Amino acid sequence: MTCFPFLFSKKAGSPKRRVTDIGEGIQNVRFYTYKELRIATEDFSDSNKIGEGGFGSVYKGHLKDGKFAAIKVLSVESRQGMREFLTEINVISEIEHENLVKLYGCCVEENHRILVYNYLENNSLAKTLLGRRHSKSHFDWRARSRICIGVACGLAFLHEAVRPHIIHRDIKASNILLDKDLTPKISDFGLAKLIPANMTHVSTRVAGTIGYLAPEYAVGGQLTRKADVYSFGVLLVEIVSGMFNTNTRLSIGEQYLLERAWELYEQKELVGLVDESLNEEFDADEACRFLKIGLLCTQDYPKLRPSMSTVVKMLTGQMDVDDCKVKPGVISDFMDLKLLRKARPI
Ligand SMILES: Nc1ncnc2c1ncn2[C@@H]1O[C@H](COP(=O)(O)OP(=O)(O)OP(=O)(O)O)[C@@H](O)[C@H]1O
Repeated sequence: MTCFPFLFSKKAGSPKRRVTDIGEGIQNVRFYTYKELRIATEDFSDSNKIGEGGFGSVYKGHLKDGKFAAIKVLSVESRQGMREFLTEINVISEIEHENLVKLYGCCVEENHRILVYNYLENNSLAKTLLGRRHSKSHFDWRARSRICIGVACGLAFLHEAVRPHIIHRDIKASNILLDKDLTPKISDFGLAKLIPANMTHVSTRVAGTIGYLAPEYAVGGQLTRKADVYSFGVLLVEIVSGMFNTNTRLSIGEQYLLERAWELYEQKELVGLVDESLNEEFDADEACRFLKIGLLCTQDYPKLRPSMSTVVKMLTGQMDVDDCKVKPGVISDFMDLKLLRKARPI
């Protein structure tokens, strides 16, 4: 299996308009007018609003070429200068991969900073597989295994094929969107770089995101690709177990999924963590291998975590999975620390 089917294809023949007064070097971006997007979203009507994230609101829109789009209106705090914004957009627009959400283009009129993405029909993993109100019936073991491998491929591509490489910084279930065939697409990659450096995006997030953060990144601000590997490990355990990484409704010892996974691993009972809703219809060896890879990815010391291309090989059975030597980052202690940090503005 190869994760790198196409590199930076220039989209020959795709309609693009240059905004002439913005400067040189912005060739890859399709620009939309504000009016065009207003029409596509029926004046950004509530009925077309499909989500609200840390960066702003998202609307479903019907573009005049007939395509549906997810139109993300960046909030005032997350706007940066036009030049820097376009430089980053130019980079993101060039990146294409089956497991990454496609950026169609943007709108930069006056104060507006709007991103236009390919619309994905099946929402996010957070709302479907892990959301309490949805049925999990579509997510049989085969679908889950494809999703895990797809996300790993998308991330390996960002880390290893894109130059300079991109660290996502916010891999989590709500950033994994699903198309009509349940093919996973990573969203929001490159977005961290669109946000002014003084806006501490992560610190403004709800506690739910915190469980995905690698300890060295959350506590020391040390950001490497291995921080994404940690978050991917958490996501992997969530997909196999069908549970969010933190559940404060459970008793203290059971609140943190990774701690539970580690305990079961030590007792050689990892299979007990596999989602009960699969009704025992799953490949137990594969499911346990995936959980073990999740534990490897979340080891405390970043150097012990595998690279994403190694993760792909382990998931697909091309490479054996080493035993985990150390426990994953101590999630509960670290959560307390992070919550303290949130209480004092940083
Ligand atoms: N390309 C898309 N296709 C379909 N729905 C989308 C798309 N992009 C976003 N959405 C919907 O909009 C919601 C909000 O997305 P957004 O990425 O802004 O925030 P989030 O990931 O939920 O939170 P955060 O900003 O904290 O990462 C998503 O959960 C999803 O339901």
